[in-house]
Amino acid sequence: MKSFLKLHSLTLIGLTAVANLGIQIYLAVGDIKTWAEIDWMDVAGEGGSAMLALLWLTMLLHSRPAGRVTRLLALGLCCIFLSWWMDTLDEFIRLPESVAWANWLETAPMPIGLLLLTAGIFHWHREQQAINLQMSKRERLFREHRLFDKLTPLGAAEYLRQQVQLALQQASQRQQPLSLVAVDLDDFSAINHRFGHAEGDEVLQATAQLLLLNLRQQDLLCRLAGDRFVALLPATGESQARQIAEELKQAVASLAHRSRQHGERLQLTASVATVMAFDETPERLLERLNLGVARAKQGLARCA
Ligand SMILES: Nc1nc2c(ncn2[C@@H]2O[C@H](COP(=O)(O)OP(=O)(O)OP(=O)(O)O)[C@@H](O)[C@H]2O)c(=O)[nH]1
Repeated sequence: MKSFLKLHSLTLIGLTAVANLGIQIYLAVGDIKTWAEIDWMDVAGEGGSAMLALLWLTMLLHSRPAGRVTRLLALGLCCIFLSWWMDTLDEFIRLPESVAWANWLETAPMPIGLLLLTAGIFHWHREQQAINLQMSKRERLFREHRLFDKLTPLGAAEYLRQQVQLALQQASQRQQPLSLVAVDLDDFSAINHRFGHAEGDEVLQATAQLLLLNLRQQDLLCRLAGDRFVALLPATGESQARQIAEELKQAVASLAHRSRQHGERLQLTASVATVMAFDETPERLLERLNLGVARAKQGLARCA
Protein backbone atom coordinates (compact mmCIF):
# COMPACT_ATOMS: atom_id res chain seq x y z
CA MET A 1 0.00 0.00 0.00
CA LYS A 2 2.85 2.32 0.99
CA SER A 3 4.72 1.69 -2.26
CA PHE A 4 1.48 2.11 -4.26
CA LEU A 5 0.90 5.54 -2.71
CA LYS A 6 4.53 6.49 -3.28
CA LEU A 7 4.54 5.33 -6.89
CA HIS A 8 1.36 7.14 -7.86
CA SER A 9 1.59 10.06 -5.45
CA LEU A 10 1.55 12.66 -8.25
CA THR A 11 -1.65 11.29 -9.82
CA LEU A 12 -3.38 10.91 -6.44
CA ILE A 13 -2.32 14.33 -5.14
CA GLY A 14 -3.35 15.97 -8.43
CA LEU A 15 -6.75 14.28 -8.39
CA THR A 16 -7.39 15.15 -4.73
CA ALA A 17 -6.36 18.77 -5.38
CA VAL A 18 -8.68 19.12 -8.39
CA ALA A 19 -11.58 17.44 -6.53
CA ASN A 20 -11.01 19.77 -3.61
CA LEU A 21 -10.81 22.77 -5.94
CA GLY A 22 -14.21 21.73 -7.31
CA ILE A 23 -15.67 21.87 -3.78
CA GLN A 24 -14.10 25.27 -3.15
CA ILE A 25 -15.41 26.72 -6.42
CA TYR A 26 -18.96 25.45 -5.79
CA LEU A 27 -18.88 26.69 -2.20
CA ALA A 28 -17.67 30.11 -3.37
CA VAL A 29 -20.60 30.62 -5.71
CA GLY A 30 -23.35 28.48 -4.16
CA ASP A 31 -25.09 27.57 -0.87
CA ILE A 32 -25.16 24.29 0.95
CA LYS A 33 -28.56 22.63 0.55
CA THR A 34 -30.68 21.65 3.52
CA TRP A 35 -31.02 17.96 4.40
CA ALA A 36 -34.55 17.88 2.98
CA GLU A 37 -33.43 19.35 -0.36
CA ILE A 38 -30.92 16.58 -1.07
CA ASP A 39 -32.05 13.96 -3.59
CA TRP A 40 -30.46 10.84 -2.17
CA MET A 41 -31.25 8.78 -5.23
CA ASP A 42 -29.11 11.15 -7.33
CA VAL A 43 -26.40 11.16 -4.68
CA ALA A 44 -26.30 7.37 -4.72
CA GLY A 45 -26.28 7.20 -8.54
CA GLU A 46 -23.77 9.97 -9.24
CA GLY A 47 -21.65 9.49 -6.12
CA GLY A 48 -21.61 5.72 -6.63
CA SER A 49 -20.43 6.22 -10.22
CA ALA A 50 -17.65 8.55 -9.03
CA MET A 51 -16.54 5.94 -6.46
CA LEU A 52 -16.58 3.25 -9.14
CA ALA A 53 -14.33 5.41 -11.35
CA LEU A 54 -11.96 5.77 -8.38
CA LEU A 55 -12.00 1.99 -7.89
CA TRP A 56 -11.18 1.42 -11.60
CA LEU A 57 -8.34 3.92 -11.31
CA THR A 58 -6.91 2.15 -8.26
CA MET A 59 -7.18 -1.26 -9.95
CA LEU A 60 -5.54 0.09 -13.09
CA LEU A 61 -2.63 1.67 -11.24
CA HIS A 62 -2.21 -1.51 -9.21
CA SER A 63 -2.12 -3.86 -12.16
CA ARG A 64 -0.33 -1.95 -14.93
CA PRO A 65 3.29 -0.92 -15.19
CA ALA A 66 3.96 2.82 -15.42
CA GLY A 67 4.16 4.21 -18.94
CA ARG A 68 2.35 6.03 -21.72
CA VAL A 69 -0.63 3.66 -21.94
CA THR A 70 -1.16 3.67 -18.17
CA ARG A 71 -0.95 7.47 -18.15
CA LEU A 72 -3.59 7.77 -20.87
CA LEU A 73 -5.94 5.33 -19.13
CA ALA A 74 -5.39 6.94 -15.72
CA LEU A 75 -5.98 10.46 -17.07
CA GLY A 76 -9.15 9.27 -18.79
CA LEU A 77 -10.45 7.73 -15.58
CA CYS A 78 -9.49 10.85 -13.60
CA CYS A 79 -11.57 13.01 -16.00
CA ILE A 80 -14.52 10.61 -15.75
CA PHE A 81 -14.26 10.63 -11.97
CA LEU A 82 -14.16 14.47 -11.92
CA SER A 83 -17.24 14.70 -14.14
CA TRP A 84 -19.23 12.44 -11.79
CA TRP A 85 -17.72 14.14 -8.76
CA MET A 86 -18.86 17.61 -9.85
CA ASP A 87 -22.26 16.12 -10.67
CA THR A 88 -22.48 14.76 -7.13
CA LEU A 89 -21.39 18.06 -5.59
CA ASP A 90 -24.38 19.95 -6.98
CA GLU A 91 -26.60 17.54 -5.06
CA PHE A 92 -25.22 19.14 -1.89
CA ILE A 93 -24.54 22.69 -3.09
CA ARG A 94 -27.18 24.84 -4.77
CA LEU A 95 -25.73 26.96 -7.56
CA PRO A 96 -27.39 30.14 -8.82
CA GLU A 97 -29.05 29.95 -12.23
CA SER A 98 -26.65 32.60 -13.56
CA VAL A 99 -23.60 30.30 -13.10
CA ALA A 100 -23.72 28.65 -16.52
CA TRP A 101 -20.10 27.52 -16.47
CA ALA A 102 -20.87 25.11 -13.60
CA ASN A 103 -22.62 22.94 -16.11
CA TRP A 104 -19.40 22.82 -18.14
CA LEU A 105 -17.44 21.67 -15.10
CA GLU A 106 -19.77 18.69 -14.87
CA THR A 107 -20.09 17.77 -18.51
CA ALA A 108 -16.79 18.72 -20.17
CA PRO A 109 -14.47 16.28 -18.34
CA MET A 110 -16.64 13.30 -19.42
CA PRO A 111 -16.04 13.41 -23.22
CA ILE A 112 -12.37 14.32 -22.65
CA GLY A 113 -12.05 11.35 -20.27
CA LEU A 114 -13.81 9.02 -22.72
CA LEU A 115 -11.52 10.17 -25.54
CA LEU A 116 -8.41 9.63 -23.40
CA LEU A 117 -9.73 6.25 -22.30
CA THR A 118 -10.39 5.25 -25.92
CA ALA A 119 -6.86 6.27 -26.94
CA GLY A 120 -5.47 4.36 -23.94
CA ILE A 121 -7.47 1.21 -24.76
CA PHE A 122 -6.35 1.44 -28.41
CA HIS A 123 -2.68 1.57 -27.41
CA TRP A 124 -3.26 -1.08 -24.75
CA HIS A 125 -4.67 -3.37 -27.45
CA ARG A 126 -1.59 -2.77 -29.65
CA GLU A 127 0.70 -3.34 -26.68
CA GLN A 128 -1.12 -6.60 -25.93
CA GLN A 129 -0.75 -7.70 -29.56
CA ALA A 130 3.01 -7.10 -29.37
CA ILE A 131 3.20 -9.01 -26.07
CA ASN A 132 1.17 -11.91 -27.53
CA LEU A 133 3.53 -12.08 -30.50
CA GLN A 134 6.56 -12.20 -28.22
CA MET A 135 4.90 -14.83 -26.02
CA SER A 136 4.01 -17.04 -28.95
CA LYS A 137 7.58 -16.70 -30.32
CA ARG A 138 9.01 -17.68 -26.95
CA GLU A 139 6.55 -20.52 -26.60
CA ARG A 140 7.44 -21.87 -30.07
CA LEU A 141 11.15 -21.57 -29.31
CA PHE A 142 10.66 -23.37 -26.01
CA ARG A 143 8.59 -26.11 -27.64
CA GLU A 144 11.12 -26.62 -30.44
CA HIS A 145 13.97 -26.48 -27.95
CA ARG A 146 12.38 -29.35 -26.03
CA LEU A 147 12.26 -31.42 -29.21
CA PHE A 148 16.04 -31.38 -29.58
CA ASP A 149 18.65 -33.35 -27.74
CA LYS A 150 20.77 -31.33 -25.29
CA LEU A 151 23.97 -33.28 -25.90
CA THR A 152 24.09 -33.98 -29.62
CA PRO A 153 22.85 -31.95 -32.60
CA LEU A 154 20.08 -34.52 -33.10
CA GLY A 155 16.35 -34.52 -32.59
CA ALA A 156 15.10 -36.16 -29.39
CA ALA A 157 12.45 -38.86 -28.87
CA GLU A 158 9.40 -36.61 -29.33
CA TYR A 159 10.84 -35.09 -32.49
CA LEU A 160 11.50 -38.60 -33.83
CA ARG A 161 7.92 -39.61 -33.07
CA GLN A 162 6.60 -36.57 -34.96
CA GLN A 163 8.88 -37.21 -37.92
CA VAL A 164 7.94 -40.90 -38.02
CA GLN A 165 4.28 -39.88 -38.15
CA LEU A 166 4.96 -37.53 -41.07
CA ALA A 167 7.12 -40.09 -42.86
CA LEU A 168 4.40 -42.75 -42.45
CA GLN A 169 1.86 -40.44 -44.12
CA GLN A 170 4.25 -39.57 -46.95
CA ALA A 171 5.20 -43.21 -47.49
CA SER A 172 1.56 -44.23 -47.81
CA GLN A 173 0.77 -41.30 -50.16
CA ARG A 174 3.76 -42.03 -52.39
CA GLN A 175 3.41 -45.81 -52.11
CA GLN A 176 7.03 -46.07 -51.00
CA PRO A 177 8.59 -48.26 -48.34
CA LEU A 178 9.84 -46.72 -45.08
CA SER A 179 12.33 -48.29 -42.68
CA LEU A 180 13.88 -47.49 -39.34
CA VAL A 181 17.28 -48.56 -38.01
CA ALA A 182 18.21 -48.52 -34.33
CA VAL A 183 21.82 -48.45 -33.16
CA ASP A 184 22.36 -49.12 -29.45
CA LEU A 185 25.87 -49.05 -27.96
CA ASP A 186 26.78 -52.19 -26.04
CA ASP A 187 27.66 -51.91 -22.38
CA PHE A 188 27.78 -48.14 -22.55
CA SER A 189 27.22 -47.83 -18.80
CA ALA A 190 30.67 -49.43 -18.34
CA ILE A 191 32.24 -46.46 -20.18
CA ASN A 192 30.46 -44.06 -17.86
CA HIS A 193 31.55 -46.15 -14.92
CA ARG A 194 35.18 -46.49 -15.99
CA PHE A 195 35.89 -43.10 -17.55
CA GLY A 196 33.23 -40.88 -16.03
CA HIS A 197 30.01 -39.32 -17.30
CA ALA A 198 31.79 -36.52 -19.19
CA GLU A 199 33.75 -39.07 -21.22
CA GLY A 200 30.50 -40.96 -21.81
CA ASP A 201 29.03 -37.73 -23.19
CA GLU A 202 31.93 -37.38 -25.59
CA VAL A 203 31.44 -40.95 -26.79
CA LEU A 204 27.78 -40.22 -27.47
CA GLN A 205 28.69 -37.05 -29.37
CA ALA A 206 31.35 -38.88 -31.41
CA THR A 207 28.90 -41.70 -32.17
CA ALA A 208 26.26 -39.21 -33.32
CA GLN A 209 28.76 -37.58 -35.71
CA LEU A 210 29.92 -40.95 -36.97
CA LEU A 211 26.41 -42.20 -37.66
CA LEU A 212 25.51 -38.95 -39.43
CA LEU A 213 28.56 -39.34 -41.67
CA ASN A 214 27.49 -42.86 -42.59
CA LEU A 215 23.90 -42.03 -43.45
CA ARG A 216 22.48 -40.68 -46.69
CA GLN A 217 21.29 -37.12 -47.28
CA GLN A 218 17.61 -38.07 -47.03
CA ASP A 219 17.95 -40.04 -43.77
CA LEU A 220 17.12 -38.51 -40.41
CA LEU A 221 19.07 -39.47 -37.29
CA CYS A 222 17.65 -38.90 -33.79
CA ARG A 223 18.72 -39.86 -30.30
CA LEU A 224 15.87 -41.90 -28.88
CA ALA A 225 17.32 -42.19 -25.36
CA GLY A 226 20.65 -42.70 -23.60
CA ASP A 227 22.89 -44.62 -25.98
CA ARG A 228 20.13 -45.52 -28.47
CA PHE A 229 20.08 -43.78 -31.86
CA VAL A 230 17.39 -44.23 -34.49
CA ALA A 231 17.68 -43.44 -38.20
CA LEU A 232 14.58 -42.87 -40.27
CA LEU A 233 15.15 -44.11 -43.80
CA PRO A 234 12.62 -42.86 -46.36
CA ALA A 235 12.03 -44.83 -49.57
CA THR A 236 14.01 -47.74 -48.15
CA GLY A 237 13.01 -51.39 -48.15
CA GLU A 238 13.93 -54.02 -45.59
CA SER A 239 17.04 -55.48 -47.24
CA GLN A 240 18.54 -52.05 -47.92
CA ALA A 241 17.80 -51.04 -44.32
CA ARG A 242 19.59 -54.18 -43.06
CA GLN A 243 22.58 -53.32 -45.19
CA ILE A 244 22.67 -49.75 -43.82
CA ALA A 245 22.33 -51.11 -40.27
CA GLU A 246 25.29 -53.43 -40.84
CA GLU A 247 27.37 -50.54 -42.19
CA LEU A 248 26.54 -48.45 -39.13
CA LYS A 249 27.47 -51.34 -36.85
CA GLN A 250 30.84 -51.69 -38.63
CA ALA A 251 31.42 -47.94 -38.43
CA VAL A 252 30.90 -47.97 -34.64
CA ALA A 253 33.26 -50.93 -34.26
CA SER A 254 35.97 -49.08 -36.15
CA LEU A 255 35.52 -45.76 -34.32
CA ALA A 256 38.91 -44.67 -33.08
CA HIS A 257 37.80 -42.80 -29.98
CA ARG A 258 40.45 -42.15 -27.34
CA SER A 259 39.70 -41.19 -23.77
CA ARG A 260 40.47 -37.58 -22.93
CA GLN A 261 42.30 -38.26 -19.71
CA HIS A 262 44.71 -41.08 -20.59
CA GLY A 263 44.32 -41.31 -24.33
CA GLU A 264 43.22 -44.97 -24.16
CA ARG A 265 41.43 -46.32 -27.20
CA LEU A 266 37.83 -47.18 -26.36
CA GLN A 267 36.59 -50.27 -28.12
CA LEU A 268 32.94 -49.74 -28.96
CA THR A 269 30.40 -52.15 -30.33
CA ALA A 270 26.74 -51.65 -31.10
CA SER A 271 23.65 -53.78 -31.49
CA VAL A 272 21.41 -52.89 -34.41
CA ALA A 273 17.82 -53.61 -35.41
CA THR A 274 15.69 -52.69 -38.40
CA VAL A 275 11.97 -52.51 -39.06
CA MET A 276 10.02 -51.78 -42.19
CA ALA A 277 6.82 -49.80 -41.65
CA PHE A 278 3.37 -51.22 -42.32
CA ASP A 279 0.12 -49.38 -41.91
CA GLU A 280 0.66 -48.70 -38.19
CA THR A 281 1.11 -45.94 -35.62
CA PRO A 282 4.53 -44.40 -34.87
CA GLU A 283 4.30 -45.88 -31.35
CA ARG A 284 3.75 -49.40 -32.67
CA LEU A 285 6.60 -49.02 -35.18
CA LEU A 286 9.02 -47.78 -32.52
CA GLU A 287 7.85 -50.53 -30.19
CA ARG A 288 8.72 -53.16 -32.84
CA LEU A 289 12.09 -51.48 -33.34
CA ASN A 290 12.86 -51.54 -29.60
CA LEU A 291 11.85 -55.23 -29.52
CA GLY A 292 14.33 -55.83 -32.33
CA VAL A 293 17.09 -54.16 -30.28
CA ALA A 294 16.15 -56.25 -27.23
CA ARG A 295 16.40 -59.44 -29.35
CA ALA A 296 19.82 -58.35 -30.69
CA LYS A 297 21.02 -57.74 -27.11
CA GLN A 298 19.75 -61.18 -26.05
CA GLY A 299 21.69 -62.76 -28.91
CA LEU A 300 24.77 -60.84 -27.79
CA ALA A 301 24.35 -62.06 -24.20
CA ARG A 302 24.04 -65.70 -25.39
CA CYS A 303 27.26 -65.36 -27.45
CA ALA A 304 29.19 -63.87 -24.48
N1 LIG B 1 27.33 -40.02 -20.30
C1 LIG B 1 26.02 -40.16 -20.50
N2 LIG B 1 25.40 -41.28 -20.12
C2 LIG B 1 24.08 -41.42 -20.35
C3 LIG B 1 23.32 -40.40 -20.95
N3 LIG B 1 22.05 -40.82 -21.04
C4 LIG B 1 21.99 -42.06 -20.51
N4 LIG B 1 23.23 -42.43 -20.09
C5 LIG B 1 23.65 -43.66 -19.47
O1 LIG B 1 23.61 -44.67 -20.46
C6 LIG B 1 23.51 -45.93 -19.81
C7 LIG B 1 22.55 -46.79 -20.58
O2 LIG B 1 22.47 -47.97 -19.91
P1 LIG B 1 21.84 -49.25 -20.56
O3 LIG B 1 20.52 -48.87 -21.17
O4 LIG B 1 21.86 -50.31 -19.54
O5 LIG B 1 22.79 -49.55 -21.75
P2 LIG B 1 24.17 -50.33 -21.78
O6 LIG B 1 24.99 -50.07 -20.54
O7 LIG B 1 24.76 -49.95 -23.08
O8 LIG B 1 23.71 -51.81 -21.75
P3 LIG B 1 23.22 -52.64 -23.03
O9 LIG B 1 22.44 -51.66 -23.86
O10 LIG B 1 22.39 -53.73 -22.47
O11 LIG B 1 24.45 -53.11 -23.73
C8 LIG B 1 23.08 -45.65 -18.36
O12 LIG B 1 24.19 -45.88 -17.52
C9 LIG B 1 22.74 -44.16 -18.37
O13 LIG B 1 23.08 -43.55 -17.14
C10 LIG B 1 24.00 -39.20 -21.33
O14 LIG B 1 23.42 -38.25 -21.87
N5 LIG B 1 25.34 -39.13 -21.09
